Amino acid sequence: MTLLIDRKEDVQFGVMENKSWRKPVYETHGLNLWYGTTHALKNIDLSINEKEVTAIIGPSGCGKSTYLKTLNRMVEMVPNVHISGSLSFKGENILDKSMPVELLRSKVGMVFQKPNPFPKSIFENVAFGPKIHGIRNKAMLEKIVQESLEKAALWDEVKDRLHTSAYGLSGGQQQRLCIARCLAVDPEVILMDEPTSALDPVSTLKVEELIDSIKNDVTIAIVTHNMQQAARISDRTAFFLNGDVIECDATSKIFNNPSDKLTDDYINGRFG
Ligand SMILES: Nc1ncnc2c1ncn2[C@@H]1O[C@H](COP(=O)(O)OP(=O)(O)OP(=O)(O)O)[C@@H](O)[C@H]1O
Repeated sequence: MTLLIDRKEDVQFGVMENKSWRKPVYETHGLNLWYGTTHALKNIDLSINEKEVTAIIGPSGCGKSTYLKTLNRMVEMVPNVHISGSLSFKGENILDKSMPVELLRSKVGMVFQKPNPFPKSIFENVAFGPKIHGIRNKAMLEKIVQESLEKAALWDEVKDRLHTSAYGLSGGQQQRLCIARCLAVDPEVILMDEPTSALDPVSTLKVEELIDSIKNDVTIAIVTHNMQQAARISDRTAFFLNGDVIECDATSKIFNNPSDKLTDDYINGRFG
């Protein structure tokens, strides 16, 4: 953990591998989380930087999803969760219960492993968030829906069936619809929890291309079990093990020359 803190200072102040890091959107210091007596996150220090893709990797049960769900406070929905430490979003401590969780979630979208469109039409899925935010003008909603579907590279496939059920789409199309639904409310961050693990290789590629096309506009944190995916799409990678962050660095460094032997062993398939 000392190693991480030392290197984290490098991240905040300087340049690694000739790349200047962007400013942190999330800053996590000494974050601990327990589910009852299970200590799932152990003294985590980690930043998620603006308009970068941060991949979170590690073996099953190491706390990846828990960390992601802490970033939008979804983890609080689990009974008997206890959290300590600090976690700030754009400088504000989001663990402070006086911070309205709805405000946070309006800025932070989430995409899950299994696509979860609403039982509504394609159009209504994407228009749902903007309507909640008070947009009622039909032309405005149509514009937002089209732009969001275009950004999600789905428009051409669905423009002639916008008012049919989202359940009629393939799994890969449903996942891109869920990303379009996030984009429709202009989020600052999208959290993705293994978004392609239920998809075939072609759909996976489309979602990866989509991530690449939006990453200049939105900060992305993505949990993935797929090492190649992390290497392909992320700027930085954090390696979690047993609730701890072993190492977080430029993705090229993590995959070519990691500082910690545990990282090396994991990415080379020697455990996990
Ligand atoms: N709702 C819960 N109640 C109790 N314990 C939980 C709960 N969710 C997760 N845990 C425990 O917390 C630890 C971290 O789980 P988490 O789901 O964050 O790991 P993960 O790295 O995302 O795993 P996977 O890759 O298998 O999804 C595990 O020991 C898990 O059993």
